[in-house]
Amino acid sequence: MRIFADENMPLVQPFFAQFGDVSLFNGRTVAAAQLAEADILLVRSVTQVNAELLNNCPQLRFVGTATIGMDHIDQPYLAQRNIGFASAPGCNAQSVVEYVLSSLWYLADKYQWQLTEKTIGVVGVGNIGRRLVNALQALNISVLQCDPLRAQQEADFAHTDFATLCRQADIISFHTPLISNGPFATRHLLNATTLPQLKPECALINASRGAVIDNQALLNELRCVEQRRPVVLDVWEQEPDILTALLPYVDIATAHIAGHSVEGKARGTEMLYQRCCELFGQPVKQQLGQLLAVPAMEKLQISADFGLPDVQNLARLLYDVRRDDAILRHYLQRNGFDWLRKSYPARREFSSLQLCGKVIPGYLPQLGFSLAQ
Ligand SMILES: NC(=O)C1=CN([C@@H]2O[C@H](COP(=O)(O)OP(=O)(O)OC[C@H]3O[C@@H](n4cnc5c(N)ncnc54)[C@H](O)[C@@H]3O)[C@@H](O)[C@H]2O)C=CC1
Ligand SMILES: O=C(O)C(=O)[C@H](O)COP(=O)(O)O
Repeated sequence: MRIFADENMPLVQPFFAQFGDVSLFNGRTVAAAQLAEADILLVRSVTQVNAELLNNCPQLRFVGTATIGMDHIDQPYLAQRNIGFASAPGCNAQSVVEYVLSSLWYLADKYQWQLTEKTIGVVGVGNIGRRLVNALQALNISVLQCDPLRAQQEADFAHTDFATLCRQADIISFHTPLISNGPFATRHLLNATTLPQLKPECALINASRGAVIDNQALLNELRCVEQRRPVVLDVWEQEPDILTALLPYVDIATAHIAGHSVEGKARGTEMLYQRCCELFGQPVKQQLGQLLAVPAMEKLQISADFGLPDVQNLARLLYDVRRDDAILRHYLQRNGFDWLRKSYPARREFSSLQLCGKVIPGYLPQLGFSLAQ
């Protein structure tokens, strides 16, 4: 079989060599002619998978995206051609949560907030939102959850409608898919009409998809008001050609890397591998645990005095979002958005650090840290 994979997908060779020859392509520029011989196509979020891309690959049997988001995939087209499809649900959910936590701690330092006095609105409470809510509750932070689809399906889900959440939240973090039509559309959920409904000082974090916030409307607002709301943007409309005029007005600006932990990206590849083993009746020979590099920091001793205020320092050992903001501001003009993403420095998840100690507070595993065996 011929496997064609995005060059930014880690560990494709060790996982997929058992299926045949692996060829790599640039996910942003790949064209139909390059994929003519593909049996398996593996993409990330930057490749639009549709009739135009696939009209020339008659033997294609499977398309996988090593991402959570699927807005770049024309699924009805794949179904119509009877091409198998899989995404990687939840693969980098923890990575996004760690990004949001780091952003919150940064904003708290900058504006001298007590996060325990703030109410955080989480919009979209699926794999990422659910983990985030759990982490925030572990940190004693009040949460409002907005997810109308879950509200319809789960009688005991504590749902706050979007309009109420906009009025009440001190900080809003978006974790919805990008949906363009229908009753639950999320494209421009925050726009020129809904932005003024927020508290003037309400902080915004978007690590979902850029178009969930109307970027021009946000810029118009940030330009006009004297007391600007704090804003963290990982995702942007029209990536890679983002609205750079926003940069001076946002507190943290990153290049769609919230999900780019080493574990998050590699899990995406592994999930597609497992799916292909199932689909093509092959044994699962490779395990992620054996392929991941050993982390630079493996174990850490926690003393009996460790308390909630120490969590921020512990987390910073592994990730500090200021690094990624600085990289974007320094290199965007010179090297471009996609270069920032391709050359992203390694970031390990909380779980890579095993905590030792006689008593490990329960909120540490709740945040994603692992306990030494
Ligand atoms: N910045 C980054 O690097 C990453 C971004 N993402 C984005 O985050 C999104 C969410 O990821 P997951 O939580 O894993 O997806 P998920 O599918 O597990 O959860 C999404 C939740 O949003 C809810 N939802 C749908 N429409 C909504 C609406 N109008 N209002 C409120 N809630 C709504 C759904 O009911 C669902 O519970 C992905 O679709 C992707 O676009 C995902 C991974 C990395
Ligand atoms: O999983 C998703 O959805 C994401 O947004 C990815 O983390 C984005 O990564 P790329 O596929 O664009 O590298």
